[in-house]
Amino acid sequence: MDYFAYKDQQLFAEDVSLEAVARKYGTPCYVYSKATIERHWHAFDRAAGSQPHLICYAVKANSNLAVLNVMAKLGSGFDIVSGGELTRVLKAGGDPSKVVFSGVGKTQDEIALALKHNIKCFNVESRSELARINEVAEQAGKKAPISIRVNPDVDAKTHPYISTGLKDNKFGVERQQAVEIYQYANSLPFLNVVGIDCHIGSQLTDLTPFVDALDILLALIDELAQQNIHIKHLDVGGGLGVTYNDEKPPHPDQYTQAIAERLEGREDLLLIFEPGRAIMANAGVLLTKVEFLKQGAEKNFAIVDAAMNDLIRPALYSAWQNIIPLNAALERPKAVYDIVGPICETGDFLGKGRELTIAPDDYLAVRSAGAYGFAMASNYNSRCRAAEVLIDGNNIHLVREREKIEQLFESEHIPT
Ligand SMILES: Cc1ncc(COP(=O)(O)O)c(C=O)c1O
Ligand SMILES: N[C@@H](CCCC[NH3+])C(=O)O
Repeated sequence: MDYFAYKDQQLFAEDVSLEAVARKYGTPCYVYSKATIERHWHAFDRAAGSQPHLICYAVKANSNLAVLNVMAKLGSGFDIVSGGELTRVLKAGGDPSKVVFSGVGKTQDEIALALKHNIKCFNVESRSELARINEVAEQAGKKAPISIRVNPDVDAKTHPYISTGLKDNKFGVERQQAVEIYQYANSLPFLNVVGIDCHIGSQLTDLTPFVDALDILLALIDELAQQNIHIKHLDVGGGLGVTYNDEKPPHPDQYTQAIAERLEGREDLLLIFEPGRAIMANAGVLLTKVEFLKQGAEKNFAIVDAAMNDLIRPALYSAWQNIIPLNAALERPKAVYDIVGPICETGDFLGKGRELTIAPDDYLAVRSAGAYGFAMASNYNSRCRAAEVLIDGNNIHLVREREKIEQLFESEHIPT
């Protein structure tokens, strides 16, 4: 099946009734397709061809243990941003020697934990972080493998909240300072300079910014070689966009090939990718039930049992995600609805102005919800986080139980 091809109602490669899943496990409920995750992962892996490469799945997109275990079984690496994510990767059977650790604020404890497990590389974002890693490595009696995240000042042309490669973003070190910072890293006794990396933003739908950033990094690799600093791996980050509505991002094949081709003559350079969304977004849906239909003065509302605490992307980025009824065959009156949740915020919507034929108790699927869905969920309004289900062929696995109300306050204390 083609990467973006989905038949109208067939959300996944597996032939399952999502309505049956909703009935069995209740709603709201996230559902992921193992076959789709695998297909997307292989699309990256295949296209890199003979260039030595490592796919480090960005755990932040979806960190469910069962999802991480699917990646681990594929032989994937992982891009993590916290000690919590590292612990999840280990628990899911991931190989720490394929883990890269990104993020601007790594704590001493997180660095120590990563060193203890001998991760592949720290993607370092500042001079002061270099000093901190050097110190913690000395205490651990180890040499820490590091790469510097370079901010290439390239416009990723995506939502400003998820653009990370511009001068005024907090990420990485400036291109102009990079050589000097590498020299500093090279001078520290408990660091081992092994790589270079960048990540310019998320949900990119055009190849140009990726290639522009890559060219900047390649030139820097050559400049560093003249300073006798030899880079063994190039980590191009993640960021490849997906189709939520009518976006036409490059296919992972095209994207990966375009990058791999530019490395001609550098066959010794290990190429690292950190895709998150491109693997997970369209491998998951959020199932929800219509509680009430309500006619306002100006609008019709479909009040559903999922809310912004379950899926915050529409509220946070005005993101558009397709919403489809699961029982579309039934006769229903057609109307235009805002699909809203029960939370006490006007920003609590999953979709606006959607023409749907629905009735109370119908199930809806919010599509493209496998990435940055559950991973960004909260307990706002003291709502319990949703269940998660993984479909594997004919098998339907509950991979996270719906939270129980008691769990929401089990670590709180009333002073006596
Ligand atoms: C350092 C880093 N790597 C990888 C990713 C994954 O990005 P995406 O989900 O857009 O592929 C992110 C998030 O944008 C990130 O910050
Ligand atoms: N959470 C964002 C992506 C953030 C990427 C993290 N660097 C989204 O849903 O689109």
